[in-house]
Amino acid sequence: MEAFALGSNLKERPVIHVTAALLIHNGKVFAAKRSSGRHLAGYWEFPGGKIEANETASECLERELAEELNLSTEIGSFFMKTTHDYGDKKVVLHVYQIASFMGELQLVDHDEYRWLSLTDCTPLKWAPADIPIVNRLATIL
Ligand SMILES: Nc1nc2c([nH]c(=O)n2[C@@H]2O[C@H](COP(=O)(O)OP(=O)(O)OP(=O)(O)O)[C@@H](O)[C@H]2O)c(=O)[nH]1
Repeated sequence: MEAFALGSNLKERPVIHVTAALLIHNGKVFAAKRSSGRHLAGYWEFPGGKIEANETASECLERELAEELNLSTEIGSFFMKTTHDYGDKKVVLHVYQIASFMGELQLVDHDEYRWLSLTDCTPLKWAPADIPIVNRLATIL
């Protein structure tokens, strides 16, 4: 038992750097529900994705929002960084506000999306890494 505990403490877990976007329109923030078959299926999150090699966080977000939502965006200011240990991997979320966006929104990777007021955020089942972000939304909504 002790040996197992020691072994699992020593196990290396990948650290994944991921971007997440705060798209705000008319005082509401955009969130989407992760589709089935993916990590955290059914949980709500902010759109974004893994930062690829030789890509900045802003470049990643611009690419992901075009791929996932069909939107052209201008990335705004850095909002916060959060880290969550999911057990099999650690996710570091780099969160940015979106300065402007255009295009006809289309869902590619998600099951559902909503524009949320602060009170709409409370009952949703958020990806655990996103909870500190939701808790700080009052500073910008
Ligand atoms: N995009 C995004 N990912 C998040 C958030 N919160 C959070 O824990 N994650 C986790 O970050 C990881 C990477 O996200 P992702 O799956 O969207 O990235 P991706 O599209 O580049 O990769 P994929 O093609 O392998 O799915 C997943 O394990 C996801 O569950 C969030 O707010 N937005």
